[in-house]
Amino acid sequence: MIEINDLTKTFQDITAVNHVSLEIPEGQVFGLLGTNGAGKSTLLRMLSGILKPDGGTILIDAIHIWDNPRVKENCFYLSDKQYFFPNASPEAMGRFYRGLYPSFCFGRYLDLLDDFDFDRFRKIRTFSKGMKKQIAVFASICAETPYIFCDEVFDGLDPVIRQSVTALIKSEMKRRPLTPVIASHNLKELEDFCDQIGILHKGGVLLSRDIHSMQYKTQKLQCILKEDQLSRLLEQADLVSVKQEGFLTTLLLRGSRGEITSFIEQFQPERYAFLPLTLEEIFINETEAIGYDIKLLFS
Ligand SMILES: Nc1ncnc2c1ncn2[C@@H]1O[C@H](COP(=O)(O)OP(=O)(O)OP(=O)(O)O)[C@@H](O)[C@H]1O
Repeated sequence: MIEINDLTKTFQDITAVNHVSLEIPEGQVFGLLGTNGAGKSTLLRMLSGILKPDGGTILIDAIHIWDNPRVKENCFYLSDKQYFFPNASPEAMGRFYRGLYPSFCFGRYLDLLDDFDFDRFRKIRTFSKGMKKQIAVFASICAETPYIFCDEVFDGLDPVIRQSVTALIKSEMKRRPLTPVIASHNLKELEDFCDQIGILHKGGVLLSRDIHSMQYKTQKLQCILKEDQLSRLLEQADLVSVKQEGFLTTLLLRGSRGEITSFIEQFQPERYAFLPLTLEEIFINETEAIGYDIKLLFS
């Protein structure tokens, strides 16, 4: 588990991270969402022990990260700009990582390179941005660290590779204790992947929530209703939004699945069905309550 308490970091007159407190439970994917300049990279670099905080504390599994090489060995920092030696091949970088991380699984790393059709002896500098990112992801998985801190890991990956990478991380989480923290400025990039989301804004935490429990609070429903029934429903509903397309009405309503089922059935719809929520829909209520429009922040 990661416990961040009152963490602050300034660069001259810029406060990049401003009294941030967060708890990141283990074994879950934590999405760190924030607009450009929100402080995500600075926070991840402090979590990895690369940057020293000006104030506050970070405990990883109850041990202070700063100045503690043993804890740092448990964390892999996947930077948004990966560093590779100038003429290194994926194979040579693998040997380097093996020296750095005591549990690095070199055989598995080579297998992943083969599975994803990489020439392990080609110079990495000749690879595309997305290909370089994939090599870094393979290394992070094979380092066998219980924590991976990823900065904009999906940026530059095409949809198919993105899916393979998320599947790889998820299957790794089933195999061993692993907590990935994924920073992104794009709400859609974190969709279907994170269990928890923390929203950073101007260096501070706007909110941090468990997505699965949030999903119980808002429901998306599509239904066919007679006109008079629909207007009665709209008068009585605890409504977030409504959209009408032909005879089909799509509603975003506050309440549990059970509450909304009893509510809608009063109006005897011809048909109705619950639809999956997007992250934007899950957070729309919460961000509104604290005076922010999530659509403006992250669309
Ligand atoms: N080394 C540095 N020196 C001076 N200012 C810095 C430094 N690193 C970060 N900052 C500033 O701190 C603030 C937060 O930057 P940070 O890179 O953490 O944001 P971010 O959320 O990762 O942004 P992005 O999504 O654009 O990568 C920004 O205003 C940035 O200019």
